[in-house]
Amino acid sequence: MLVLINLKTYPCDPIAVATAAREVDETTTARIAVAPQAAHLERVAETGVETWAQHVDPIEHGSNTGHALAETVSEAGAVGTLLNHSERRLRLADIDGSLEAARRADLETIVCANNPAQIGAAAALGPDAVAVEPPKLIGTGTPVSQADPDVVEDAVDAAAAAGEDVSVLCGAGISTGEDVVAARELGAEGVLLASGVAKADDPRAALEALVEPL
Ligand SMILES: O=C[C@H](O)COP(=O)(O)O
Repeated sequence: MLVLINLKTYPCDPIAVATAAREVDETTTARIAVAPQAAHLERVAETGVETWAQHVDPIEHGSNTGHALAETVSEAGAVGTLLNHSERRLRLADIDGSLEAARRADLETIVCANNPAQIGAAAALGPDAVAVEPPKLIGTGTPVSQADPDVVEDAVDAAAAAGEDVSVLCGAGISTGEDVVAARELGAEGVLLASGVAKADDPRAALEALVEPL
């Protein structure tokens, strides 16, 4: 199971979380990765943890002030990028363009989507993975795997129907090992989570508990 911790812009210490994630990763069969803010990518990658960007733009080198260039993200140490997160929505053409930019820079890709129908459309664009996240459950601590298990199963079916080899993750409200196991039982190959670790009093303990039952 991929356990991807999105630090969003939470006021946590990204290096402390990344260091804990790298150390916990060595104790588990799960694959733990961290997605910090762009300005923290390099320092997070230096901890040795698998590092992801939260976003890249559909651009090349050139006159693109304020954008995130996939090559620069890669040079900073990221091995993958989220795209179209619920808090960083893109138009369809921009998702496609950002996927192209990420491929050009050899970044792995996860396209987020709100529901199974969007998952089908996102999977058809050929990312490495898609992540289904009902926006209303994000940050609530109520796991999608419990509140809306059909969404996860339907997303797995929608991705398979797209005919591409695309893994499915689920996210929103995931904060315990039980939630991760439930996600796996619904067909997800990973989880995308944030507040359960980034806002925890002890992020290392939260991570250990997340992967303990795997
Ligand atoms: O990227 C992570 C998701 O938006 C889930 O956030 P959450 O774990 O705080 O619900």
